[in-house]
Amino acid sequence: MDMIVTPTGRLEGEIQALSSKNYTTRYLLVAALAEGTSTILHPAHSEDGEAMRRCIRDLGAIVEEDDEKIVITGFGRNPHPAKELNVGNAGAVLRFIMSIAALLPEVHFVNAYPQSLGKRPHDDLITALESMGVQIEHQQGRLPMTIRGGNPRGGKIQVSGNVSSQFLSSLLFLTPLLDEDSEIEVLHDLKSKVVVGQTLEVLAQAGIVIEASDDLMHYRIPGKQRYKAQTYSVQGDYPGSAAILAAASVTQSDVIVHRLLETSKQGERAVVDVLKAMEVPLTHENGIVHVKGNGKLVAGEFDGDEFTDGVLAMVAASVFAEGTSRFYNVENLRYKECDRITDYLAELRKAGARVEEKQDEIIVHGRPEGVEGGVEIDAHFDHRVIMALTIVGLRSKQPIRIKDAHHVAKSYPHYFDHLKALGAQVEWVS
Ligand SMILES: O=C(O)C1=C[C@@H](OP(=O)(O)O)[C@@H](O)[C@H](O)C1
Ligand SMILES: C=C(OP(=O)(O)O)C(=O)O
Repeated sequence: MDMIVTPTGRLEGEIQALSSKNYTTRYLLVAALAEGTSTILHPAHSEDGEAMRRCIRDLGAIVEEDDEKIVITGFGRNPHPAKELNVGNAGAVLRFIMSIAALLPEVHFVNAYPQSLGKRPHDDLITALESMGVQIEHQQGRLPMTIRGGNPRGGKIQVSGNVSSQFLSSLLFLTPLLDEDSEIEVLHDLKSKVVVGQTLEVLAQAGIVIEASDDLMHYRIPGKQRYKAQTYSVQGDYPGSAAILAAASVTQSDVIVHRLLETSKQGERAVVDVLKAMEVPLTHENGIVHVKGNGKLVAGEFDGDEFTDGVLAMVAASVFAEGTSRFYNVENLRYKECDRITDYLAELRKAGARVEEKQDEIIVHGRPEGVEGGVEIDAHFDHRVIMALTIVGLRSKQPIRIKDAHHVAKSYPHYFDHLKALGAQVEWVS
């Protein structure tokens, strides 16, 4: 399905933020790793959430759900010997479940999205798991993959944090279950460091004890721990909401988004400060972000690693800013659903934006007068590219057509419904 985005001058109304993708995947996993029955309130309903549900079910968790909650009876340290798992296009789900698969004699991961997840590298996690005695058959660090484990060793483990924080998070979920105590040392830099804070928060909620250094580069994890069954409540999602807030910022608007906690550990909470720095009129109080956009933005310079899944939306907003914006420290955007620097900028350019790239940087020469539009966009299987190009389309001179925009459902199936409710002219066509 394609989406036609027609320029829209004004957005107005209130929406409830979608539920957090990253908390949903984590709560589902820790609930599965507990032996009792856990409840997750307000889980995210998206393809990635569904991928994690499918995997934990295949691994033996009992999953029951209604509109508001999921009730999960976990398998603890003893996953059912699933032969084959399908993680869809979900990087976090694949990486987290790779470590759990290491508890089993043989699990095969299929390559369901060769053009997207199938291109992403997992070498750093593969190396770490191999050092723990796990055998992995893979295609140059990529899917499809077969993991042969059983009883992984703890002890001293090293993992690189250069490409993705998900490798470290994955090991943090596994190591408490091992017989031995473990020590994890993160090599090189740790990208998307803030997301690891969410992992530690969820592990603590599940009753797991981990000692982490202040810089999040060293961990001591006692072995033989057991995950506790709990009730969890999923907070609103900043990365998805970042796109709504950016849309409200580039138009004349009066838009309210509920369920965005000021105290959230989601790094993408920073998008509120980014938009403020761009002089977008907004307030953030009591979990409510209120944007009264006047369409005027001022360029800025930002460390994008602090809000990794919000960068594309902020770049889209900066396309209409006065001056030149710079998003630095973003190299690992190249290893996501597509190359979110080269592929994304190619689509922005098609729409008329003036953008440049460096290996780890996106530079945007703003065009407050608007861009031409009138083009067809290749979404590269990337939900965040779809959301970001929609923002651009709202302020283009001519409509844009986003090919295969249904991939937005990876994280935010109701994105276009929400925009429509706010008055955006968006229309599905096949
Ligand atoms: O741990 C997680 O749930 C995630 C970590 C981030 O990935 P990287 O660590 O690869 O940057 C983020 O982009 C992704 O959407 C979810
Ligand atoms: C990169 C993302 O997800 P994942 O790595 O879990 O596929 C994302 O949601 O933008």
